Amino acid sequence: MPKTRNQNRASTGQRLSKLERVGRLRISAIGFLNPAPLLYDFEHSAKREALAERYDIHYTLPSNCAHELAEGEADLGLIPIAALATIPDLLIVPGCTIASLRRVRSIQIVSRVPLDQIRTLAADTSSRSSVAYAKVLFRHFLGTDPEFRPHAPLVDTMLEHADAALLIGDPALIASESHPVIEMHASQRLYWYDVAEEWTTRTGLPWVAAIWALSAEALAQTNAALLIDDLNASRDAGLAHIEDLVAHWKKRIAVSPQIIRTYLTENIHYVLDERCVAAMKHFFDLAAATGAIPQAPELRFVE
Ligand SMILES: C=C(O[C@@H]1C=C(C(=O)O)C=C[C@H]1O)C(=O)O
Repeated sequence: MPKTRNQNRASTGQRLSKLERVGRLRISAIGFLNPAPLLYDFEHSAKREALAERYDIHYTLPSNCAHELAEGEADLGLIPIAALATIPDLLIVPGCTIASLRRVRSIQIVSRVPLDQIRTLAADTSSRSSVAYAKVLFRHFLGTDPEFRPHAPLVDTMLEHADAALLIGDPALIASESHPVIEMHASQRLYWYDVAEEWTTRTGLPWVAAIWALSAEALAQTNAALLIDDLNASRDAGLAHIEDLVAHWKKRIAVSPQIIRTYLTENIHYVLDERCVAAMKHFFDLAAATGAIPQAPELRFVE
């Protein structure tokens, strides 16, 4: 039986000493549903045991993946692309991404007022990329500048403390299927905006949220070709076994199997192709120009 993520988290929670992990790359991966296909071989396939000899993987929130990579607590991170602007000298592993070509479902601005009237926004503290995309949306495309207030992803309390809430990942996916109950708690009809769709319709470009990245020092301890192959093969295996992932995740997240299936096959795009790289560059230019990130990072890839 493959271990569940929670069991995985518990076992890797007993952190390995430096000596024990020589030769094993410490991976910080996102624990939401959306990266599940990328991580398929690490959790579900016959390759799991072999990969466990090379990688020590654990799951956390996107902001913490970036934090762990920045602090040297992880060697390889599935990190929000916005973190490339603040963590120096990272190399992107080619091939895999968490992106969307139109509607992503799981990045939502839920608002009491129309988008261009938002003055205060409670922003999920687990996000780095979507917070920056939202700032670009307001400052560049709408010409507004709402105050962003960091907040835990609790939509009801977020809407008590601000005009709008920015939710990401599983809480956003669940919220997107629970409009009536959230609107009942808010005592009004709400406005729902899909941040990826707001970006893709305005730019004609993919919306790119996360990539695999590591430092040159970490790369020096590994075999680059094998790393690229392991991550891309895992993505391919995941996309070839979507029904396994639907069966696994339907017990773990309060949305229907059909939504999980559509989310993994239509809403999220997993291939870091040339259009995604062009989209990242455009996002970084706009994000730097609007002060959403300190500066546009140079994009460097593992070769
Ligand atoms: C599609 C998503 O993309 C995520 C959003 C991120 C962010 O806002 O920083 C980072 C990683 C991705 O997992 C999602 O979580 O819903």
